[in-house]
Amino acid sequence: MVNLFENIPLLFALYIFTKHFLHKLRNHPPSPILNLPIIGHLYLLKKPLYRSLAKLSERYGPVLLLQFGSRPVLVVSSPSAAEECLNKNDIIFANRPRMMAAKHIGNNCTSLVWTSYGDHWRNLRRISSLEILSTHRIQMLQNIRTDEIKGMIKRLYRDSEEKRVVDMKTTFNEMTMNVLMRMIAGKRYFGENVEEIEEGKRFREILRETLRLGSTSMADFLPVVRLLGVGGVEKKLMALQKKRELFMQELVEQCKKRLGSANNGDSEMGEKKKTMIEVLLTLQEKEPDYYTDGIIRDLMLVLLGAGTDSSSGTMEWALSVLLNNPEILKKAQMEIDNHVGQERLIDESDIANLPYLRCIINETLRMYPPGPLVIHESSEDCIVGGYRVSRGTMLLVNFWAIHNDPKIWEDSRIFKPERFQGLEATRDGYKLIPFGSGRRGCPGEGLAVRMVGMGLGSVIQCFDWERIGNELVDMAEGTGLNLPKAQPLMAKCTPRPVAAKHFCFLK
Ligand code: HEM
Repeated sequence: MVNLFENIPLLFALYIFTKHFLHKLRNHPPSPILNLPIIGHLYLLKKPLYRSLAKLSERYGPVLLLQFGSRPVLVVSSPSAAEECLNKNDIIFANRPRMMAAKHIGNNCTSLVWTSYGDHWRNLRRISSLEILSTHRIQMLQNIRTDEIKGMIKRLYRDSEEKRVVDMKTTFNEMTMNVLMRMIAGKRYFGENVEEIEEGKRFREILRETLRLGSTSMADFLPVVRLLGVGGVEKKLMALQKKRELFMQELVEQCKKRLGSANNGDSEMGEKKKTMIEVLLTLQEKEPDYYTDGIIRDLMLVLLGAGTDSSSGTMEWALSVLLNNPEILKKAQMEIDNHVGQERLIDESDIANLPYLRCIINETLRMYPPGPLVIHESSEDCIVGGYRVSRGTMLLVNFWAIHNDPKIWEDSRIFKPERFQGLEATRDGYKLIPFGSGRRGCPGEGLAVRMVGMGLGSVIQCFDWERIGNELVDMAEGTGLNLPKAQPLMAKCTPRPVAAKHFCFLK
């Protein structure tokens, strides 16, 4: 009689080989042969995911098919394959997968970031691109950015006078949160003259939790983990969403009140001064069925989630790398001194005349993209890299791998802003795509470029910078959605003449 247990290894090998053979027969992209039942290729993954996937792509090629538990996942890590997905097959890959975070904090997959391609997404993109993130609207709110950056320089000036070590992670982060919050709801939570300190703490906590829980989890790939509620992620997401909605609804109500009294002539509120919520509330008056409080809440939460740490993290990485490369910092200071001088503070219109500063920002986004992996899903069968990809396949475009590939970039792990000098179209050929591309590309790019350019340009213009010891700044990456630094940047700064001229009255 055949002993089934004795034959288990043989049956298992047969299962694996048949699966692999069928895979090849169907012309699916290359895949590691050991695709285990239930977990698929999850056993191959380590943190951070973009590095782990880059290693697998080195071995199996830039178009790779993996199985994350129950989900097929296409991993793409070359400029040409990224172009095929985000340009040629842009519409096919414009969907997002239904993940647990998308269900709970993406309001049942209806928020701008998480909703799939279709009329609803198109409407949300139209509203964000035309009404709140258009060049015109961003320009109108320029004074907010100038004001908050001045506030940041003023605080740094005071710290430098008292020879304090400064925490630049928190400094950049609070400045960015103030900018976005003022643009969204007319509020600021950090720095001087802040009244609503408790509200600010609540807000910071909500953003922190959103970044912590807002990515994928094992329960997205292993239905059994979700069923058993292992880790309690789903419950945490539900609790977080309640807090997020309550917080944002309070802001919407406050804006309604302000708008109401402005309409009654109690205060002046020209079109110029309207916050993003107020713009949307004005549209609500005309089309209440579409511009519901829910839509306004979700849109604002998406902008805060997508816009804060990505922008402030870029400034923190850039300044960290400059502290480790003082000659590059000096060159950037000289450029600013030549074009702007030490009499007045830099402003947004100067950025266009500071090509070296822009090279530094591009090089930072190349080495440390705040969105190292972008996630989409296919809505139809299609061909990528000559291979067949089935409908419903999750797509991960590994921006980090493309940006750090030594075959594409000479000395890829060396910070060399000069590589972008004289290049007009740095995004050419999908070699550098920190903001994504195609329909789902970042709608906040214009705002981010202004905030990062001004934030970084101002600290370079106003201070000389030093590390806190002889050791280089630790450039290790932490874990998280936005490629954070493992250790916050701590530094010392000394005012340059322009800072002394504008802020010495503080003494
Ligand atoms: C340095 C700063 C930033 C970087 C590098 C960045 C990068 C990205 C990337 C890579 C994506 C995903 C693209 C894709 O899925 O293919 C994205 C999406 C998005 N970003 Fe940004 N972003 C930044 C700042 C901002 C800002 C300031 C805002 C708005 C305040 C913003 C709003 C969004 C939104 C709403 C989406 C989702 C778009 C959609 O799904 O249709 N981002 N961003």
